Amino acid sequence: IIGGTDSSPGEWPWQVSLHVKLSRRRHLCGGSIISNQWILTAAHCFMSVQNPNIWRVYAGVLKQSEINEDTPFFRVEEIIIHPQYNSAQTGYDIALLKLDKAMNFTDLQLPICLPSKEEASMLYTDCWVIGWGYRKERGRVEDILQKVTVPLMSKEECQARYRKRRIDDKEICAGYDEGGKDACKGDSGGPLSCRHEEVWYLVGITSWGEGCARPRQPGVYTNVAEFSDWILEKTT
Ligand SMILES: COC(=O)Nc1ccc(-c2nc(CNC(=O)CCc3cc(Cl)ccc3N3C=NNN3)[nH]c2Cl)cc1
Repeated sequence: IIGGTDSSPGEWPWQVSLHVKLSRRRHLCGGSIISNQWILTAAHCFMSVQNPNIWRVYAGVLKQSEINEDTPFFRVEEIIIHPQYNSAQTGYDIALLKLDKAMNFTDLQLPICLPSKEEASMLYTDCWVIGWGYRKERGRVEDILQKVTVPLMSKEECQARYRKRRIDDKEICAGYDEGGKDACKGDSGGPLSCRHEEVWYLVGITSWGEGCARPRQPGVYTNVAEFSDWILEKTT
């Protein structure tokens, strides 16, 4: 996260850290709790590692330094990648992780609401992107979960910023024309969370951008409302 600040304990209880355990263990992507057995994240997180057995889901953590070999984690029983995904820049960057056992909800680990299809076009005014990603383009994964507020952008404005790409309704853009605040490497898969009438909704999944927080290069997020049918089909 570029231009953000430290989060507080329990501020974003739906945020999880997805780790891969090979010879060593490391944070690879963010994710969001959407029920006691399902995590929503980005498909591109699994392009190099699709074996469910090496993934670990850490919930209820604020700092990466809280994670060690004694920290409890959930194993992944199943990884469901959207069938039309082939690269982040061409959309459908969405995946579901089924946990090996149901999670107990606590003040530190709770689900976020999914927006309904009808709410796809709704204009949210209080949106935040969070993660343990880099604070600058050539950085490193951060210890304390960072948060930054970003305004949603119309599809037309976003398409004008990315002329070489096709931005469709299944993506949503957020950021500042002057740059300075954005997601960055290590934040992908995490939530773009928007509050509406005291309720938080998972509006986007952090997907891609041209560099981090560059002027007129907004962040591009998977538009979760456009996938509500797919999510319900796969999780019920
Ligand atoms: C010790 O453990 C570690 O070091 N772990 C670790 C884990 C993951 C990664 C890593 N993850 C990615 C996937 N992309 C993203 O996360 C954000 C993409 C993105 C989205 C938006 Cl909305 C806006 C901008 C950008 N954007 C463009 N350019 N850069 N960012 N790339 C790399 Cl590298 C690196 C190190």
